[in-house]
Amino acid sequence: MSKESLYGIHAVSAALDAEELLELWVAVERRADERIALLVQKAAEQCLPVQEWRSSALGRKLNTGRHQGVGGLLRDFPGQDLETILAQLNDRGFLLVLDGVLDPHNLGACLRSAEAAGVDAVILPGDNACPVNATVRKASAGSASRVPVCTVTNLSRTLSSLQEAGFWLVGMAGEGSRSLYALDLDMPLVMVMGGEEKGLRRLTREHCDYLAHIPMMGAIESLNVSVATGICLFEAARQRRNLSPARPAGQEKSA
Ligand SMILES: C[S@@+](CC[C@H](N)C(=O)[O-])C[C@H]1O[C@@H](n2cnc3c(N)ncnc32)[C@H](O)[C@@H]1O
Repeated sequence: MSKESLYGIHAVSAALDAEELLELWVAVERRADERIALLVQKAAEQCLPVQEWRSSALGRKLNTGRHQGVGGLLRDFPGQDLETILAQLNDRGFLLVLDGVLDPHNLGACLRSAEAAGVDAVILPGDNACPVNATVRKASAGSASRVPVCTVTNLSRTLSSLQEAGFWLVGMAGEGSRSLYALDLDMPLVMVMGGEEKGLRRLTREHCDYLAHIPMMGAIESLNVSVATGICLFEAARQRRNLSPARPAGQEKSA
């Protein structure tokens, strides 16, 4: 398997922090940029080779002009193992399943929201889904290196094991019978989102304990998956008090 590259200041910085890099690549024109100098310093601390390229050559190497003057070569990973992830969770685990998200920008945005909402791990199916590639890493602003991501070969079997392990599965679909806001999400939770085109696949949907919708106005049938994921994860985070529930002084409601 050929090694993968990544690019973008946040993505490279997060990969360095996670010790995921083998080499750092820098555009000479951007060498004086303080943020890039910091990445070079971090690479030196890890004794990584630092290669300098002209910005245009770096663009050709990375196949994108959106590299922000920095890129790198990733180590090969065995991938995160679900058993290991589950063994590290407390009794209120919070997982996100993305059932067939195809667009790398959507996947990156979902990972970014997952980190910010305190999700313990994200589970992706190995087939019919975008892998965590360089575009995803850039779009996730580094979250792809901080949130455990586990790719499974048989999502249906994984969902069964999660149910056996005590998780409740909440599948999100526009036609779900319950409102997201009427569900108790303060429990061992797997939030299950569908892909852009097909939504939740039949077997995935059948595994869910609840099917819920985000109430919407207007004539739109569905939200973009990354927007829907953000709404669902932050409603769960609010109920689970992952986020401070305190109201700023002066905003208390009178009875
Ligand atoms: C773009 S939508 C998929 C639309 C797809 N054509 C379908 O038939 O479901 C992507 C995913 O975002 C979530 N989603 C979007 N809008 C939603 C809503 N109003 N309520 C619940 N989930 C929603 C669902 O998980 C959905 O599968």
